Amino acid sequence: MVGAFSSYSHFPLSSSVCALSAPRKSSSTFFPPLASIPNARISHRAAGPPGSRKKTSDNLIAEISPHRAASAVRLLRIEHGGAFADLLNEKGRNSAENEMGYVERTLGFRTRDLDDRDMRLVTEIVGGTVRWRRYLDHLIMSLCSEEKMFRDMEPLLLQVLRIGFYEIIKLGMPPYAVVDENVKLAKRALRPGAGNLVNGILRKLVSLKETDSLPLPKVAGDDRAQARALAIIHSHPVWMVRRWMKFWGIEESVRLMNWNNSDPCFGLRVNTAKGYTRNDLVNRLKSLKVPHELSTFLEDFVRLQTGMQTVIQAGLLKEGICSVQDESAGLVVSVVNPQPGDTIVDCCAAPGGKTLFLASRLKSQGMVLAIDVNKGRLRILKEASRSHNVNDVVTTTNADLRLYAEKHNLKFDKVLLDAPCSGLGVLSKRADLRWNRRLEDLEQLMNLQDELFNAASMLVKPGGVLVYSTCSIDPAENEERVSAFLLRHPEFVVQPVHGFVPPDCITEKGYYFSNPVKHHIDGSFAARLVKSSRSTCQKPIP
Ligand SMILES: C[S@@+](CC[C@H](N)C(=O)[O-])C[C@H]1O[C@@H](n2cnc3c(N)ncnc32)[C@H](O)[C@@H]1O
Repeated sequence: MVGAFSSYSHFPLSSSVCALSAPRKSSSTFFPPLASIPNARISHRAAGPPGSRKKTSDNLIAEISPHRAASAVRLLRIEHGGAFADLLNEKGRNSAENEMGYVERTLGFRTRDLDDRDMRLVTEIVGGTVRWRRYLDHLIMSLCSEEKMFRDMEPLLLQVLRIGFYEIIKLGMPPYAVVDENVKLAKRALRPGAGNLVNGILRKLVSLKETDSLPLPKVAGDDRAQARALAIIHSHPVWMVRRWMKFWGIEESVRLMNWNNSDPCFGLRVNTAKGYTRNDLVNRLKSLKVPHELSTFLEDFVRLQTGMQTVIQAGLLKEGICSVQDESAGLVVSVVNPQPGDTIVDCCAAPGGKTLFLASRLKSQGMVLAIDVNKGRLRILKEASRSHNVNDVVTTTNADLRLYAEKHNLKFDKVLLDAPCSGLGVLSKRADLRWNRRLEDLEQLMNLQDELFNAASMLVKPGGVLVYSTCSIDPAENEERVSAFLLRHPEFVVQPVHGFVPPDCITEKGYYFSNPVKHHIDGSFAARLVKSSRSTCQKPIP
């Protein structure tokens, strides 16, 4: 079945996407230089930005399946250009033309135009192939005559094989049609010999699948060997699997990986600041025949398993009726518990999912200062606060929080630090993220989190509240950061979050934690700390 693969990043103002470094350029404006793709063996004939060339019949190859050509090109862009896996629909009605522009520019020919079904297939195949990359590559490598052949494979050829493997194994498409179509693509986009190779390897795969004898590793041996096998079977980096096995054991880790590999659920938050109610949203969803459930955690939210594209195409986001926001992010706002009249600073605010929700709760009384170091993302936040009718209470400041807190002697009732993090709680929505994170990143992030935590604490008034949150499930970014902070800042104590979030999401230490496996929402964490009312301490104890 064609599922709803996507990720946060293509929906406006979705909940936290955590960034370690500067955000990557969007693929609408960015294409990796062809020369930067090693041995890509792709044509340089069709230069110019996508869509800039006129359609011509002389470069139209109608017999190549358009969704496979578009998927192969997009996969190349993701792997070699860092483009997100999910930008297909960002240009709305023009996106099919946009995709074909990339195909033409990369492969030197067009195929017939992509229709809606093709576009859904591209989304499914690209998302699935990225997610299952490690598993697919293991199978492809096992079916190559030698490992070197796999290691030296041209990037485009590898993508064509991955697509074929994914279609046969995970989508259960008719195998011989898949073989024929991918052979045609490899022949035309590369050369006849590449088509023969695709033919040979895919046919081997089909016969192994038919006899139920895919060459997959057994989960056996010591922890390291078991982690390696699980990492292939469930397609995750080994370091993540080892870490999760250490924290939660094998069974829970497997459940988590299954969640990460499943089609993501999406949350929609109704925009009460524009006067809409959840009933209004539900009625619109009913009229669009989009299946939905009411959130059991938050009264402004509904949950969708499918139908997100329909919601976008019907203009519900553009009209400002609702925003895409996961309930896990909404629950962080519940931990802050904004009240009319509060002064709040949202320290790492962009693109603003939480700022907007915080602001809507103020009911035009009080203020939210939204700080972020990223100017572009902050601009999005500013525009959204206007379109969401909360600009009367939202002010934005482009600054590094650490410098801002040193320089300004401002104090707020409530301070939210939604810290940059690994994003390990949102892997079901961000298919590519697992491959972009390294264990070393955690170390770097932890240092940044500590520095930002210190800075945020300086903005809390005596007796005020500091909420530290992440969209990570890793204890090193969550509980451990809070414990380290409390050692440096004895003027803060933990206020358990009872009464702010459902009891089911409260840890023994009184923190909020959503577990994707248990709560079926993204993983996230928040600690609510209160500053002593007699506190004058500004600087952390070294
Ligand atoms: C997890 S995201 C925030 C998501 C946001 N709270 C939301 O709900 O949409 C982390 C943000 O921290 C920002 N950031 C990273 N380092 C920063 C710094 N030193 N000062 C201020 N913001 C920073 C990043 O630009 C990024 O937008």
